[in-house]
Amino acid sequence: MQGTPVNIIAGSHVWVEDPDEAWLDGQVSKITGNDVEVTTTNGKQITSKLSKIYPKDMEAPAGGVDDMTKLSYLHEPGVLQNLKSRYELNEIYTYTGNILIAINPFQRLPHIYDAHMMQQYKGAPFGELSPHVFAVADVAYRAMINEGKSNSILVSGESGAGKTETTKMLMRYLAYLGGRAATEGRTVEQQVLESNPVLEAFGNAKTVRNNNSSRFGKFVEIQFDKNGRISGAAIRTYLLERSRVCQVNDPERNYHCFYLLCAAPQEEVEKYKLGHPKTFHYLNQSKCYELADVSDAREYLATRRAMDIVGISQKDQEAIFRVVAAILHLGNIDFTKGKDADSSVPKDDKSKFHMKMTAELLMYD
Ligand SMILES: Nc1ncnc2c1ncn2[C@@H]1O[C@H](COP(=O)(O)OP(=O)(O)OP(=O)(O)O)[C@@H](O)[C@H]1O
Repeated sequence: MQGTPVNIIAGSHVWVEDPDEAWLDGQVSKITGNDVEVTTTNGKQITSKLSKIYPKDMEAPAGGVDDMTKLSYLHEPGVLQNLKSRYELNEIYTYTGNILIAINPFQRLPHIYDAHMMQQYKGAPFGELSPHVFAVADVAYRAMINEGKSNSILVSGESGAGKTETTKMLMRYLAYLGGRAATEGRTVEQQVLESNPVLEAFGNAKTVRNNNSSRFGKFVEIQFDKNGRISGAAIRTYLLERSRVCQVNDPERNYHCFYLLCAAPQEEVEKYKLGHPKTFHYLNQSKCYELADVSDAREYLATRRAMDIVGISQKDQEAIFRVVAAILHLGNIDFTKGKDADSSVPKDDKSKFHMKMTAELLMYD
């Protein structure tokens, strides 16, 4: 993004770079050759190169504009200032043409995602209502119906930016548009939505940046019939971070599923001979066992319910959690040198117990 230095003279209102705040606004007090002295609004004196100074739009509305293309100056400080002004008013969405920019609110904003909102955005021309993730989904859906062609929505951003949450909102809205009137039993759209808790239990973990970080990529395909009703779905996943299973850095966590199973109802915990996460090597490399405002016990039950809805049989669920428990036991087996050359044996009774448990759970001799 290039500035427009030609316009800058003494007295101009400008943006100048600041190591702490990124950009500060102020007024040019003096220009000497290529050097510009700026007095910032918060009282700092900053000297900068003319090429690094950007003009400030003094007529920009205080609450920002809902589409970046309406800005007089489309440079970095202008864009950031616009997003900031809107964010301060809890307006987390802004358009840049037909691209939607979302700023993570780090708080639940249920009123912007409720049924009433979905109804408002249904069929509304793009750009007529405030920028919203529903509007993007709506355009994609309408274009698919009208042109009879598949459509994709790409969600990108750095870790913790809000991709997972945004994707869930997109899926919820598409399920709303393509849903059938609730009849008995599970509907396809319910199954589509409940795939999220299942994927998150096995593929998400707490990282330094995000308590629910997806450690894999995913391509979610929702299929619609000729009438625009959801007829099926497929989810392809990519590149799970497998190393996390046996190596976790403090203060991160391993995959949620391990903690969920340790917090399962007592009879399950006994069946799998589990205990507190701190008793397992794969979990106690980090001292973080719990997540703020999350109950692993409740999440376990929610995951089992979601697995039911998605259509994973009791037998398969049982097998899946047997593997999860076996991995925890496997991580607790230590070896020591055996009698024969190059041989190893379990180190002690504790290791023997975990080896026996692993074998039992995996149904090995
Ligand atoms: N629209 C939103 N409303 C409320 N909270 C949000 C929203 N978007 C993000 N968050 C919060 O930010 C957290 C991180 O967001 P999310 O997991 O979607 O990021 P991500 O981009 O998928 O990160 P990663 O790449 O690590 O998976 C969420 O767990 C949630 O607490």
